[in-house]
Amino acid sequence: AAGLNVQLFDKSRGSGGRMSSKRCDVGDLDLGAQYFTARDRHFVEAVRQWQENGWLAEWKPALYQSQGGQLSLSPDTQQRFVGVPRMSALTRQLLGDLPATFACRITEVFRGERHWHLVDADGQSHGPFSKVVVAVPAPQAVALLSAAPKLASAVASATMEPVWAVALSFARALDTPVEGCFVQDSPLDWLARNRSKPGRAVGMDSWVLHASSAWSRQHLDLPREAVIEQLRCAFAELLGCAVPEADFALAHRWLYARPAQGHQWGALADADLGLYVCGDWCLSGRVEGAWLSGQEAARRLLEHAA
Ligand SMILES: Cc1cc2nc3c(=O)[nH]c(=O)nc-3n(C[C@H](O)[C@H](O)[C@H](O)COP(=O)(O)OP(=O)(O)OC[C@H]3O[C@@H](n4cnc5c(N)ncnc54)[C@H](O)[C@@H]3O)c2cc1C
Ligand SMILES: NC(=O)C1=CN([C@@H]2O[C@H](COP(=O)(O)OP(=O)(O)OC[C@H]3O[C@@H](n4cnc5c(N)ncnc54)[C@H](OP(=O)(O)O)[C@@H]3O)[C@@H](O)[C@H]2O)CC=C1
Repeated sequence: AAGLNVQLFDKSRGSGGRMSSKRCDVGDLDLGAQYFTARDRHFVEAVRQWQENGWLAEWKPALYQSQGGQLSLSPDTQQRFVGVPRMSALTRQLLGDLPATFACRITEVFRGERHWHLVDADGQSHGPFSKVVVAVPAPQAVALLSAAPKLASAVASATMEPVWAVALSFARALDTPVEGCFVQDSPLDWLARNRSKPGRAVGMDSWVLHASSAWSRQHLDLPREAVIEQLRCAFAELLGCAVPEADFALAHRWLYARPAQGHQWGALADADLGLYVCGDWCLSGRVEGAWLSGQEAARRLLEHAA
């Protein structure tokens, strides 16, 4: 928006990061962020604009909670938004025609005499650049900050927790009114019914289950099949209805899903060097925090460029 030339690199095949959606035979599944809320007024305004553009819609699930094995309705007045027709649609729209190189893992960020250069996992270099913004989970950012040891050590203090996500699809819809559920006292901490989200295909009855970070940490190296089975059992116990073997199942391990602690950093920078670091872990560990942190990095970069 400020008119600078920007080049984006991402190790994934597409945009979205932890807001990405997996394209499967059973439809698109949001395996990471399930929905997002908007509380900061700047983000509220951005969300209003994106909604007007048709990039996202409000999700109003039949919301439940489960505590001590007791399932109960838990309606509230909180507005929750999802990208349509899949979560990552929002990032595709925001990216627009910005030059982006996907499937490109940056392994080194180094400063020459006047400019920055990047090296990717294939040994190819990219640049020169006048400034670099590192916008990845904190533990992955540290390796890219060797040019600024103080910055690297601040970032290293932000630790992140894993989350196992499992998707289960059933040809015959499960006999339950639940569409979203906050879970306590279980290996799970969240579950959502895909077809209840706006703009999703109504084919199979697909569910996304998230394990708690505590369970995920304890079962980090469990084989995928075992993760699916253990979380399917927890799901069946929670719903209290018959849950047959799924017709389709997958498990995805998010190693750096959520920050272990909240910070109020906004964004971090060595402005003299022209190196900026941002991400959800600088703020709230949510989509809103990621957006606000990116905005703050951009603000500081432009302030220094003026
Ligand atoms: C399971 C799960 C559930 C969640 N649920 C919610 C929710 O319901 N609501 C909510 O608000 N938030 C939720 N979140 C959090 C939300 O997804 C994140 O806060 C937000 O997406 C973070 O955005 P980000 O841009 O900071 O980082 P990321 O989305 O992690 O983006 C970082 C990007 O950097 C790329 N990358 C990393 N290293 C390199 C490298 N070396 N070279 C090139 N590219 C690299 C990655 O591929 C990725 O695309 C959830 C997260 C997870 C994992
Ligand atoms: N799994 C991850 O890696 C991960 C999950 N994250 C989850 O993202 C949502 C987003 O939080 P946000 O503040 O934007 O949403 P909510 O206001 O909907 O939820 C906040 C927490 O409050 C509890 N809650 C909210 N509404 C209800 C309700 N109607 N009934 C019961 N409980 C409710 C719930 O917390 P607890 O389960 O009580 O701990 C919500 O979690 C949020 O779900 C995060 O857990 C973010 C990042 C990574």
